[in-house]
Amino acid sequence: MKIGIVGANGYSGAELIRLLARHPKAELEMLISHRTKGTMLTAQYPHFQHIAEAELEDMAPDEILNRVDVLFFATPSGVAKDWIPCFLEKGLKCIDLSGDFRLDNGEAYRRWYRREPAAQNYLDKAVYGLSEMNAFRIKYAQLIANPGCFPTAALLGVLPAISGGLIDPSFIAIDGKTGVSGAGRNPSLGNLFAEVNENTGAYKVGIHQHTPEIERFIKEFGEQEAKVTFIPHLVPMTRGILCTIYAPLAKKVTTEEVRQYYKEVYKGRKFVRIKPAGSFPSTKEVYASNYCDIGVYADERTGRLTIISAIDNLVKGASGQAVQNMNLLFGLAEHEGLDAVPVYP
Ligand SMILES: NC(=O)C1=CN([C@@H]2O[C@H](COP(=O)(O)OP(=O)(O)OC[C@H]3O[C@@H](n4cnc5c(N)ncnc54)[C@H](OP(=O)(O)O)[C@@H]3O)[C@@H](O)[C@H]2O)C=CC1
Ligand SMILES: CC(=O)N[C@@H](CCC(=O)OP(=O)(O)O)C(=O)O
Repeated sequence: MKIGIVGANGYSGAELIRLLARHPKAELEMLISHRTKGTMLTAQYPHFQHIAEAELEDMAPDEILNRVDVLFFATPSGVAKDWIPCFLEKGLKCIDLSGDFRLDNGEAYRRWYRREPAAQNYLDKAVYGLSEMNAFRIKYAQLIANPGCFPTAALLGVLPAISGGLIDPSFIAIDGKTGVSGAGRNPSLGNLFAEVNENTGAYKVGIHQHTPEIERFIKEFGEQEAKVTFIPHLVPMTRGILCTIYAPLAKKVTTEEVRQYYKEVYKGRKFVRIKPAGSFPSTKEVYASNYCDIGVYADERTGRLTIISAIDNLVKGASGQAVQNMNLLFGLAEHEGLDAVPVYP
């Protein structure tokens, strides 16, 4: 398969290159960047020396169409929605890592992303790429809306509890923590070492764009209306997302019963690992890998369930899941190119 990447010089673009450079069926055909066009990828990312020595290019849509079988958009929200319609009309398969096609309601996109949405017919065409929950539809998609990093961790964590009727969905609180690479490679004041190091704080309280995405897919996959309190925090690490999710138990269950139920839901799903009882994930356990690790605790004293999920934001939270979706889309084994063992320490 010939691969094109728009936004190849950003963090998630580079992570796509890292994974696809070792994918047995993928060939990196076209790496697109505007600001750094004409430079070598290794000038931006020296770790690719002798691995991916391509030049970064800037291309007109017509030239892209004839050269690739699938096009990834690793661009900020607001870009893919303008590019993708012309590729869809010509039959090209596209995987968008941004938020442009994750909400089916243009009004919600306008409110949370503060931009004009894509036309409704394109929003309707997009299939949400939460691989473990939507594999059947992903296989037949033309446009995949790859999930956001927090929604991936939050939904994989909370959906079994909802579909199993274990929790009351009217009060779900999600405390998210992320590493700084989640903000991308574009420099900004808030992401300077001196600002982030030895510091932790909440941001976008009440206005984070992943809130409606989490609520939408609780409804679609869990068949329950939910208004979630989602509060993200920036912590001084490079990679990783940890979501701690709290909800009232809807029935009397033990931690072991919840664990067994989660294991049943994710049976055969290689990238979701349920922790042993009394053990909870940390971001290092999944570092640079496509795993999502989940630990659960049913607190009989308070009548609440706590679910803790960990992913690497750039892999399962972005480029790894995008490759997993590409595998599904092209009828390949889901784990092709994604077998890397987490890096520890
Ligand atoms: N970082 C993460 O952990 C995650 C990121 N994502 C999503 O992935 C996408 C990329 O994020 P990330 O890699 O972090 O971002 P970066 O800022 O690191 O990279 C963004 C890329 O987009 C390109 N770009 C910027 N503006 C435009 C434009 N107007 N037209 C075309 N290309 C443009 C940039 O290159 P150039 O300007 O040279 O063209 C750059 O290559 C975002 O939508 C983000 O939300 C999703 C989940 C997790
Ligand atoms: C640390 C940090 O700033 N993280 C970003 C991650 C967002 C992201 O990548 O998501 P979209 O694809 O929805 O834009 C944030 O919380 O907004």
